[in-house]
Amino acid sequence: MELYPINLKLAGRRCAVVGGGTVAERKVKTLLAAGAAVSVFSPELIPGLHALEAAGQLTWVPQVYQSGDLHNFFLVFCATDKQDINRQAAETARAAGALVNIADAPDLSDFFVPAQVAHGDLLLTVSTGGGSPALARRLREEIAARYGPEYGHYLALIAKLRPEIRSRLGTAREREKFWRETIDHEALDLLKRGKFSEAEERIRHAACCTGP
Ligand SMILES: C[C@@]1(CC(=O)O)c2cc3[nH]c(cc4nc(cc5[nH]c(cc(n2)[C@H]1CCC(=O)O)[C@@](C)(CC(=O)O)[C@@H]5CCC(=O)O)C(CC(=O)O)=C4CCC(=O)O)c(CCC(=O)O)c3CC(=O)O
Ligand SMILES: NC(=O)C1=CN([C@@H]2O[C@H](COP(=O)(O)OP(=O)(O)OC[C@H]3O[C@@H](n4cnc5c(N)ncnc54)[C@H](O)[C@@H]3O)[C@@H](O)[C@H]2O)C=CC1
Repeated sequence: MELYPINLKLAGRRCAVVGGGTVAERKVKTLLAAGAAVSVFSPELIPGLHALEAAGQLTWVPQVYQSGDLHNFFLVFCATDKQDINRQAAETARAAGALVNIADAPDLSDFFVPAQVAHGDLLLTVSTGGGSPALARRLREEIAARYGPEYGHYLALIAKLRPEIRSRLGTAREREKFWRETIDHEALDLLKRGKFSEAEERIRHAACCTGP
């Protein structure tokens, strides 16, 4: 299946999840992590979702989904255990302009949620195009074991130093060469051992040696 990968900015955007079970909870958690304003339509919530509601992190509409409910949402996830309800909710939401994800109908969905490993702004995702979520999960576990939190720290450090390097090295070609040579394992090893300032120093040092 051909898919176009994008990373959406969801901060403050209204997103809805229909259903309050295990699948709904997984979707809600990644939506909240992205800062979305989440509404959950379901007569019942599993304990994890109840806890989020009690903490004021989501809006719960405690009733079975009704066709008028799904206006003004950017993304809508149809995740009840009832095939016909999921389809009906998806139709209503799409007619109102939302992109829809239907938990039990990949063919009818506008998008899929990938498996993900996030460390700060570093986001590594896996898609199997709906072919095998279990494989996506397995690969996510392997990626998480290979790329630990030190990569998130490394990214934060590089992003912080980038404007400085940009002003120090005059041309795009010099900067490209610099970053290709500088992104190596020594700074990462330092970060893995918690030596943040040494890692930063290493990158700064590389910059003064390369400069014109
Ligand atoms: C199409 C898609 C739509 C969507 O939900 O966006 C979809 C659909 C379906 N999933 C099903 C089952 C399972 N889903 C998982 C897990 C995840 N599913 C996720 C995404 C997606 N699932 C989208 C495609 C993504 C892609 O392929 O790239 C992940 C990656 C992200 C997330 O949900 O947050 C998350 C991994 C999180 C992680 O651990 O990293 C597990 C594994 C487990 O739970 O251990 C199982 C059981 C094992 C198995 O079946 O493989 C079923 C059958 C239900 C049935 O049999 O009745 C359907 C419907 C169908 O296939 O028809
Ligand atoms: N896309 C994915 O990642 C996966 C999808 N699935 C599919 O997702 C579906 C849901 O799975 P689970 O969350 O495990 O089920 P679940 O049984 O834990 O949750 C179903 C939820 O839907 C709610 N619900 C039922 N009728 C409703 C209505 N008319 N309006 C609003 N809410 C209603 C129930 O109260 C319950 O909270 C299943 O049909 C399964 O085939 C299953 C595993 C993974």
